[in-house]
Amino acid sequence: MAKACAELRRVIGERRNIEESEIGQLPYLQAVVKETFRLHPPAPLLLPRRAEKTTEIMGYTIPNGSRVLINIWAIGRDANIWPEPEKFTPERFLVKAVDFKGGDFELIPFGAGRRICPGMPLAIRMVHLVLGSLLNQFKWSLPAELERNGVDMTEKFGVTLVKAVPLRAIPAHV
Ligand code: HEM
Repeated sequence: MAKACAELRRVIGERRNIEESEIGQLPYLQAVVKETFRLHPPAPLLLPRRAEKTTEIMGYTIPNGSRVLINIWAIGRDANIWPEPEKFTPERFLVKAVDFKGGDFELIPFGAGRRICPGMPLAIRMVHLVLGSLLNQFKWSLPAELERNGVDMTEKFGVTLVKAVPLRAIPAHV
């Protein structure tokens, strides 16, 4: 968080919301968003598909008519693709040209192909604007017990993925 805040202060200046046109100047913030989508995709199994014909994929037979779920939560934690997958390391995206717009199948939080999320252009802008503005407007800290014990990152699985224990964080004006 310190690195993202430092980038915001340097590029945007203190105490103001960021503008859409400024997102492109914030590569570290963009990397934080990608890393968050990799580890905590909001729709961990995308939307169900149905096989139109019997298909062979990597030695597995997918029978005609079967329901297919794509586990992007597992893809995001696959050690064959991501070194030290359990670690939150935004820096990996500063050296790896992977985007989440449907062209790189190792990172598809919005899905891919004809049924890709139609809200993606809006969602991408909103996530960067809200996160960047909240970080730039406030100094964030944790309640004392979370500072001592760490934040519980357990997830609750469902159609969407949420934190099992909601985050508590304290804003103070910078
Ligand atoms: C961070 C925010 C969002 C994420 C991660 C997300 C993710 C997804 C995913 C994974 C799918 C399924 C794609 C697939 O199975 O290939 C989907 C579908 C969809 N999303 Fe989003 N979405 C987000 C925001 C939005 C917003 C803001 C809207 C509308 C304004 C929206 C509208 C839709 C609709 C209508 C579908 C169904 C498309 C179809 O089945 O053809 N989403 N989204």
